[in-house]
Amino acid sequence: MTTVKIGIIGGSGLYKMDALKDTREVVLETPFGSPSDALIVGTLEGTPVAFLARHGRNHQFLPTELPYRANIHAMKQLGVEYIISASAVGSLKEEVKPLDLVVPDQFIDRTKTRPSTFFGEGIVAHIAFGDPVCPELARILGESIESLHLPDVTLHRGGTYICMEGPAFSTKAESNLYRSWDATIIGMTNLTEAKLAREAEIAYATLALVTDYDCWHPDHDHVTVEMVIEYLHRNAISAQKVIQETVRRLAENPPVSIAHSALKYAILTPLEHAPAATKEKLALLLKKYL
Ligand SMILES: CSC[C@H]1O[C@H](OP(=O)(O)O)[C@H](O)[C@@H]1O
Ligand SMILES: Nc1ncnc2[nH]cnc12
Repeated sequence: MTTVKIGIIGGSGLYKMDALKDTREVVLETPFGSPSDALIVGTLEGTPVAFLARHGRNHQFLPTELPYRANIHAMKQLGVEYIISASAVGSLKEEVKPLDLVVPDQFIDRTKTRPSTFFGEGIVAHIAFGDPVCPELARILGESIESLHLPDVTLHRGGTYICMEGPAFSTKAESNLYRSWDATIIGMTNLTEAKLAREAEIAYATLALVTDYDCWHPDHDHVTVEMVIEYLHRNAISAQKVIQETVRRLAENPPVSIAHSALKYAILTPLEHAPAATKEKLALLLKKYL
């Protein structure tokens, strides 16, 4: 199988990447089930990348139903070491406006009912997650955005992404609670992916595309799906340019990430005493440590 070091996960409204060349569909199975869709493997300015539509190309999966583990495992199978996630988010701050871009550096977990670890079944691991986003990848993403001088695009480097369960959007009381926590943006998917990517020793960073003011802003309509998709379409071209530039810089100078050795001090169970079936299930993640 071709080794691909850079993965791109496209969220709501970003179901394909037009700039990808020489594409082929790769259908993968994992010990955690099937990914959301086939991965599209191709090249961006000569660099091999894998693209996955997070919700499937026809947007069939709720945030709760997404096969997050299979998606990250499939990326790992291809050899991916860096994941750039492009996602729609609501803004929780006046100064973060629809069409702005945010590269968050923190998450708050408000999810309730989704598996968010590869471990268990006899193998216990606790990854460090104080810095949930790879600082190096986030830096490259931020520098790429700045270098493009995109007209009418304001970048916010850093900020906290609230990851809620959904699928219903927040109540005003919730939205105001998150504002009182000084959170910056809200979405339903990226924290779960970031945790699993860290367990899989893949660097992860988010390109958050602001589509709405959620429901707290007195002068703006409450978020709707129509609003999210309309705003995404309006900055889809910028998003693709940013991803392309980030891939170019990453390929030129791939950084060492804290994520790449995340399991070194995380596994508690002596692997020689671990159940053989679990070791087999986790072989791709554990092979460096067996
Ligand atoms: C279509 S509105 C809600 C939906 O949009 C965001 O998706 P993604 O993170 O995949 O871009 C949000 O997290 C919800 O899943
Ligand atoms: N306001 C919002 N809440 C949760 N997810 C979103 N995705 C885009 N806008 C959102």
